[in-house]
Amino acid sequence: MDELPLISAVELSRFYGHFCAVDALSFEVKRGQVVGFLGTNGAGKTTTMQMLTGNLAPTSGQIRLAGFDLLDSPLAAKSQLGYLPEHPPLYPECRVDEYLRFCARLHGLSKTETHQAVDEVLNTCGLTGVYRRLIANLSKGYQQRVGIAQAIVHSPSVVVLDEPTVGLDPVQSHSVRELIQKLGQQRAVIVSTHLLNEVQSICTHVQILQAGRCVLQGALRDLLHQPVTTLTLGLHHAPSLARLKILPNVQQVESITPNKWRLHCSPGQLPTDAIVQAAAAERWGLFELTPEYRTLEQLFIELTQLS
Ligand SMILES: Nc1ncnc2c1ncn2[C@@H]1O[C@H](COP(=O)(O)OP(=O)(O)OP(=O)(O)O)[C@@H](O)[C@H]1O
Repeated sequence: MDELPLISAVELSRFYGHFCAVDALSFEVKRGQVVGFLGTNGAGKTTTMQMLTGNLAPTSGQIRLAGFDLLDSPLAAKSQLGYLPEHPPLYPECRVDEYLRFCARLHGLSKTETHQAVDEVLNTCGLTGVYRRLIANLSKGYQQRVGIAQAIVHSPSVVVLDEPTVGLDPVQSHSVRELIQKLGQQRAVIVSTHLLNEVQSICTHVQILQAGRCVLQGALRDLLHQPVTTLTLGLHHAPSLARLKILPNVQQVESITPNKWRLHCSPGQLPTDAIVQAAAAERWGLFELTPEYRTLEQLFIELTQLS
């Protein structure tokens, strides 16, 4: 049976005065999905995340977290929510375990539950080696892990992370991304970021906002693996351009380097067999024949420049 969404936003809008920052946005996130929130500056990502986390009232629309309406049942809805703001609310003078115990108690966990929850979260977030350190003395990467740990110490089913890898070095970013992927296995996760490669490496789904509206949403797998119409061809002993142009279903030939071409083909009819046969028969020295999938960057630029 199809599981109910853990995050559901219906016709969500937010006006600042007469200016519409978020315009009738609807989407759902299910358990096991990590959704990358993308958009150019001012697209409405922060406004949407603030509404989802109960920090900003929508002008209209409905938000449900794990089935609880955020407006009608705010306590029940928020008990299901973990939030890492762009600037994590850390107390630098606290030790890691003290701070996490404090956060767990704020979420209403009993002393016994707190003890177990902190142990678990230290383990999940790779903090067992630093649990007695002062937060102020941790590296930025470890501080970010503590920020994620405070967001999940009460075992929420929904996690919202605002630019979680900003300011981290590549090694720290990598380990925080691995952690987010792990979180996504059991929860519904939304990650806002400007890093498209980050979305490609950790997200299952993407949502692109432009001027407050959603211009694209869906599973990354489906969006990036649509029927391919372009082939990259590498030949050591290339024939004439005219010969390449008369390959079946080839509409246009573009030169990339002296030995490489991009063949634009009719949709759904890639002439790979014909190329391999011709290359063998006419000794073209074929060294590359690759279908070109669209990258998220191409898709993002197409969509955000169109609107
Ligand atoms: N408090 C406010 N008062 C008036 N306008 C606002 C307010 N907050 C945001 N805006 C406007 O709403 C629009 C959306 O802003 P928002 O911060 O949600 O975008 P964003 O996608 O998060 O951008 P960025 O990537 O730059 O953080 C912008 O045009 C912004 O100037």
